[in-house]
Amino acid sequence: MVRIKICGITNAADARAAAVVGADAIGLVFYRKSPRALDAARTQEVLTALPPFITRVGLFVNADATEVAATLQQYPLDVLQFHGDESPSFCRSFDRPYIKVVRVTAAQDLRPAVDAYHDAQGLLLDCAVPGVWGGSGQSFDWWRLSDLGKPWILAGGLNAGNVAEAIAIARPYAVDVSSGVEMSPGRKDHDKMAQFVARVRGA
Ligand SMILES: O=C(O)c1ccccc1NCC(=O)[C@H](O)[C@H](O)COP(=O)(O)O
Repeated sequence: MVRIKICGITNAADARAAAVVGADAIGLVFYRKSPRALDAARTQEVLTALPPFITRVGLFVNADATEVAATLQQYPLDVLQFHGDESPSFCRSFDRPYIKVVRVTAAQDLRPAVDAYHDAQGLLLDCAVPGVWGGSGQSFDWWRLSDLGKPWILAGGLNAGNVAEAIAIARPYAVDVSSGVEMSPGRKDHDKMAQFVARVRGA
């Protein structure tokens, strides 16, 4: 079964809806320049709205260590997701499962990233868009990539219309979606989320 993460959840209604439609994980963006960035009140709102057994993933882009540590002290995050130029030693320094994002455009050798981030819980492949760290809504050219020796997550420009094809081609462990299930940046469309999950489950 392909797991599903819905990223960029910013409010209680969207958090509840993500759980109802069957998301396995949600992403909380702690990157201040994002339109999906959370302040303390919103973070609390989202976390409080979630039922048990939904993985809570915190996203960072080149944050400093004190900021990541302070966020971890404040909120019960299950997994960290690093979207920037964070080194392996930085990623592993928080003693928390982490996912490292690798930005790609087309088929490339991912072995160096797998080796460097060998203790990552997984790698997330997202589309490399100049000047954008994530949530771009852009896809890369998928290729067959089932065996990386560790779980990997397909992201970038996915939506209900293309996710089944993406899974058939790339064979990921999980898929990650944000803008493809939104009505506007930071506001999820609950019907689009339900359609997305249905297409993944049917793939
Ligand atoms: O959502 C953002 O604005 C964002 C900003 C900076 C780093 C990451 C960000 N989001 C990450 C994601 O939403 C997903 O992990 C991934 O990039 C897929 O996004 P999309 O192409 O919109 O489905």
